[in-house]
Amino acid sequence: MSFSTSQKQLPIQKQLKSMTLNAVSVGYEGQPIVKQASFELKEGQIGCLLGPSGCGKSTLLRALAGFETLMTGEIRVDGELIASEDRHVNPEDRHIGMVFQDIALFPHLSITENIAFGLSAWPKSDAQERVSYLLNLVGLSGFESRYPHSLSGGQQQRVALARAMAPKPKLLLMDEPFSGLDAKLREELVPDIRDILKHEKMAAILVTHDQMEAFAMADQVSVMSAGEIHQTGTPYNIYHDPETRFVAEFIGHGDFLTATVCGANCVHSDLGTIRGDLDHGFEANQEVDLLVRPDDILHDDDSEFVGMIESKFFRGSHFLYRVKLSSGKIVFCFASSHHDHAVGQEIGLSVHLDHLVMFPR
Ligand SMILES: Nc1ncnc2c1ncn2[C@@H]1O[C@H](COP(=O)(O)OP(=O)(O)OP(=O)(O)O)[C@@H](O)[C@H]1O
Repeated sequence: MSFSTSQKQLPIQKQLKSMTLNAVSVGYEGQPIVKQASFELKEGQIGCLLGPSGCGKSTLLRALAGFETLMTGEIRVDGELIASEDRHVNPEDRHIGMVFQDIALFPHLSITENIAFGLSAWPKSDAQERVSYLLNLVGLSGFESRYPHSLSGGQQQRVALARAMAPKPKLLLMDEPFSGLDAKLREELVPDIRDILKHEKMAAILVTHDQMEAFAMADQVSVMSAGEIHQTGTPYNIYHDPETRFVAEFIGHGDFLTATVCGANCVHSDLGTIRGDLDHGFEANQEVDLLVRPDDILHDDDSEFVGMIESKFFRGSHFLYRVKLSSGKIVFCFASSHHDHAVGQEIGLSVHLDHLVMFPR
């Protein structure tokens, strides 16, 4: 998406410089749901809370918005304490915008009126200018006097985004905003919305259980399980350098090979001796589980290590083979779709890893 719009900067809110969560616990009826959550979001960054259903993502987002009080810990925005056990700044005073899954546009208001909803305190001409700027930004110029029911789901979500961004909040919170949309629309809308937020230099936090959405949208992802943040990092880091077993298994497809440490950067495994490029810090002869992803295991006719294809999945440009090793371990392996092997056939396998991700057994 390209942006040709310009708008004078209205001095409503200063942009967020940083938001820090320090050991935040939140719960209901005295029971903690989110436990000891910590991370920092910097100016213009898009963060993401990623985790399975029920892990506490929305609860944490609601605490950021001010709809839940903290049991322990603190939240600071630009150094100012906005939430702790003893302090609770009300939602309307946090200058935070929200976009939800169920869109929730006002059906009886036009698109212009929807977007202008939070601008009642603005001078009329500034509000008009802001609305037309945002309509242009979200690609909906010409829709000013239409009503929500006459827009597609994707268009409605763009209006919801424009409405939330209109008062220039310091931070935009988005709770599963794309989950009601079909896959194709989501694929188009996610990068567009990222571009719009970046163009506005607006910090945001997305809640999702969909890692592809998280990767496409976020600069920084916090992976949650059972109320705890296991790791916060770039999408690249959490995929390639998971710090816990949960992150290794939840992000991408991960299998574990049984292995024995044989040196500072090497292990013996069912698929031979594997060397990494960093010292892994494990003791010699220690038994470990070595993370291997389907793209780490290559179909290799010259390899002495073989596995039997148990099932296969055609993915267009490649096959994903589910392969049983002689030890009985199951691993997944990508191969070009020109390598079309039958279920039951044995194929040679070799492992190619840059660095070894291991967990003690
Ligand atoms: N108002 C509430 N009162 C009591 N328990 C609640 C309340 N809201 C949520 N919970 C519980 O807190 C836990 C976490 O819910 P939450 O909605 O934060 O998870 P989530 O990760 O956002 O899940 P999902 O992806 O399914 O929306 C769940 O067990 C839920 O039942």
